[in-house]
Amino acid sequence: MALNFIKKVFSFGRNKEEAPAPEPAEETSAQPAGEEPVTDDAAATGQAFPRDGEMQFTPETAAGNAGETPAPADESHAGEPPLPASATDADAGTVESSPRNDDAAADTSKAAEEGVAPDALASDPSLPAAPAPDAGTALEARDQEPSGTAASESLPDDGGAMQFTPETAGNAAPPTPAPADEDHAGEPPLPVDASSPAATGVPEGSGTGSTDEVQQAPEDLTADPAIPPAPEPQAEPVASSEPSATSEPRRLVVRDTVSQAEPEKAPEPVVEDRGNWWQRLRQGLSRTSGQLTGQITGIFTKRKLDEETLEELEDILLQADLGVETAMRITDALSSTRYGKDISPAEVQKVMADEITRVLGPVARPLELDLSHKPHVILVVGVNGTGKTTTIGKLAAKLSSGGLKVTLAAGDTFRAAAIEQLKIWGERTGSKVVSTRLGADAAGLAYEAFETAREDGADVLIIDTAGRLQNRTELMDELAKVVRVIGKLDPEAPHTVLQTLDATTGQNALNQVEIFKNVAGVNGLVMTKLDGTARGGILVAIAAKHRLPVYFVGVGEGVDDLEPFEAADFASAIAGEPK
Ligand SMILES: Nc1nc2c(ncn2[C@@H]2O[C@H](COP(=O)(O)OP(=O)(O)OP(=O)(O)O)[C@@H](O)[C@H]2O)c(=O)[nH]1
Repeated sequence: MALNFIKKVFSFGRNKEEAPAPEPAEETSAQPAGEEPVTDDAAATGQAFPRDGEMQFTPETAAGNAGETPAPADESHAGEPPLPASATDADAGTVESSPRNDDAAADTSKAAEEGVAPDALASDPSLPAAPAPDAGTALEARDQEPSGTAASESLPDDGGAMQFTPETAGNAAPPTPAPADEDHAGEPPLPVDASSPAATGVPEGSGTGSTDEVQQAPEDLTADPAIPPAPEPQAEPVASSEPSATSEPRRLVVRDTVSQAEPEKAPEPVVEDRGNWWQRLRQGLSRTSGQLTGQITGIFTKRKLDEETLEELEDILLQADLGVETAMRITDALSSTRYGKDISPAEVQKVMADEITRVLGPVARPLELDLSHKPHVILVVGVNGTGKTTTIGKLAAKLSSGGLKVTLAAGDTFRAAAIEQLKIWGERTGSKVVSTRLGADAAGLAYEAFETAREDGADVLIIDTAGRLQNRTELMDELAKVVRVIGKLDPEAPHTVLQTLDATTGQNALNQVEIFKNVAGVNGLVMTKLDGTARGGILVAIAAKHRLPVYFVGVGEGVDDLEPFEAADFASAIAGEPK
């Protein structure tokens, strides 16, 4: 307080707005080249993170730090772990030059998330000849579909730098129809929906009733004597060929030529199809909850609550990784009120959810950043493939969209792909990325990144680290060194040490937390991959044993798939309770 202590509490809501993204950087740059401080845009969302100054994502290279060079494997990306959302594809080609496992390499299915912008279209020679109207008064067919939605989530197929900002997306995407109010003189034939008159072989000038705009067209036509009379069959197909108008705003203007049909519409972004975060959490935990529910039903159907049923229940709770302490809490709670009585499976589930909520409630806390430290340093640690880099990207998006200036440190110097992955996240979130060459000392990189972040006036520095098994002593020693070295610049740093836990892991996660906590001073957890075939119960055991705050859960690979941890939601999902 006396030291003008400013403490910001980040209680991230479920803001599903896409994080802003800068122009893609040149691959040769060690840091994102986005010169546009996209976070400015994001800051306009009103997030309450006042900053000392407007965030400027300068193109100044992180290589200002001695020794920084682009990772050797810049050019190739094979084996790169899939990046969240559209980032996946941009990175899909990264070569894994490290001997370390790259667990997730293959998920290229996220191509479905790519926006597909219409290709440049040429005239379709198969279409009927145009009736040669007066060119100056010709009707114009123009797709009014705003490119923002699809394009902003698009990535180039060529694996180049990602393009996320609306403006960038607009540039990067294949030609997108121009706004209707532009001057169309000399404009190439415009795309027409596959179901449009052109596609159905309807002669031009028949654009009656396609859309609001199209509906205006006939008036113009009739008013213009230069337009030849439309052939009779025109109107009918046009009206019937406009299903797309119901799904998206579209302005059709028919010109003197008819362009060929528009390519197939872009698939819905995958994120839309996966349901909201709660549905994904439930789905992810369905294996655990399904097993529990089935077994509880088996035990308690037509049976009283007695010693035998309690023991059976305790067993299945342990099998679900909930831990001895929580299992006993649940059985105690049941026996104290219902012993000797009939009890329904639903009642058991309710008690179970309540008790799990009691265990998790105290650890479900928002991440707090102490901005009296500039930067507040977040070190992210964990076993290989638990989602460190992805979580960093998601977190950076949250912070930068809240108006904070974020610097990322590519401290996983073992994997070229990890460095590239972080750079992409940096580009995407408008965060400077400090990196070094492959195989360089991670502690040195962390130190340099700290200095750079300080010089830049960054609010938050997030340091990625290489994944390591907790039983690899030499690797854990290296991590301890990273912590020590950071502490030389600020004895209180790292201020937050986040450990990522893969929700598909069982009992081993308990040991992971134990060791990482001892070695690196973990003081907060993020459980990732709760959207997959998660187990999840182990988090309850970890909460009961370690009582470390759980800040977020990862429910997907996308930038928005990091949700504040909610004890009751999680407990309900595990217990299989309806929400
Ligand atoms: N489904 C799902 N996948 C996730 C989630 N978080 C991360 N992943 C994926 O898990 C894989 C590994 O993620 P990374 O972020 O590379 O993990 P890491 O801990 O940095 O990996 P190492 O550097 O090898 O230790 C990638 O394919 C991610 O896309 C999540 O919440 N849900």
